[in-house]
Amino acid sequence: MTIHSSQTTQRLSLLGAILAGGRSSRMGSSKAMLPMPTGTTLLEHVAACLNPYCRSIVVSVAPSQQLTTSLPTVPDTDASQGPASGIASVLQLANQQGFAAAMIVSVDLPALTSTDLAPLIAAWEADPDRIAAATADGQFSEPLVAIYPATYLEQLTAVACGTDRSIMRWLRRTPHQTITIRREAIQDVDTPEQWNAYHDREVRKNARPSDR
Ligand SMILES: Nc1nc2c(ncn2[C@@H]2O[C@H](COP(=O)(O)OP(=O)(O)OP(=O)(O)O)[C@@H](O)[C@H]2O)c(=O)[nH]1
Repeated sequence: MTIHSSQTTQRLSLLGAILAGGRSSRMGSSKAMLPMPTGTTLLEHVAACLNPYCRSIVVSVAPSQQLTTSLPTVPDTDASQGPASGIASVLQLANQQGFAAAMIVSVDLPALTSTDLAPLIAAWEADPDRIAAATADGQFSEPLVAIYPATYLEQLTAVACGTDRSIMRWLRRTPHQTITIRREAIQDVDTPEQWNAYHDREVRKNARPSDR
């Protein structure tokens, strides 16, 4: 018989989900497939950040979206309803497959590392029935870098189907834990200019002094 520590058991019950639906209209191409300076795609980079903490990882996509990935995809039920719709579909899967919670991370975070996610995991392990959401300033919670217990399925489905589908506004009025993590880690890239600026910063950071 295998005996797990309670921490290991909890991690085994966490589903990782990368939000990659939406329109990507400001970027003009799929953000998931953008090439990182390391050679991987942005989607692969975010999956690697989730990997140490999750039993399995899925990608939340628009209903007819085609992505080149070996990860399983979870399509939204309706097109372009926003991230709440993706989170609701992921929580439905979490419930069906017996996961305690889903760690949701949007795909457009090139500076995120798995170390950045550790405090979020620790907060959820300490209080597994509450949502744990990242914040950079202690004031505004980031609903797209957060752990949602599977029991929030009904509430998230109501947001996704309601008149106000803003997950940001819903989280603001919903009791949750806020966990401060590095500002840069949750800095999303939405436009080609932001993406190019990120690349330039990385190239400068990795340049040897003699190259500068
Ligand atoms: N599954 C799912 N994910 C979404 C949806 N809308 C946005 N996302 C994801 O949520 C994150 C933040 O999305 P935004 O940058 O606000 O929107 P976007 O559609 O990607 O881009 P824009 O068209 O430029 O606004 C990204 O990782 C998106 O892939 C949606 O309707 N369904």
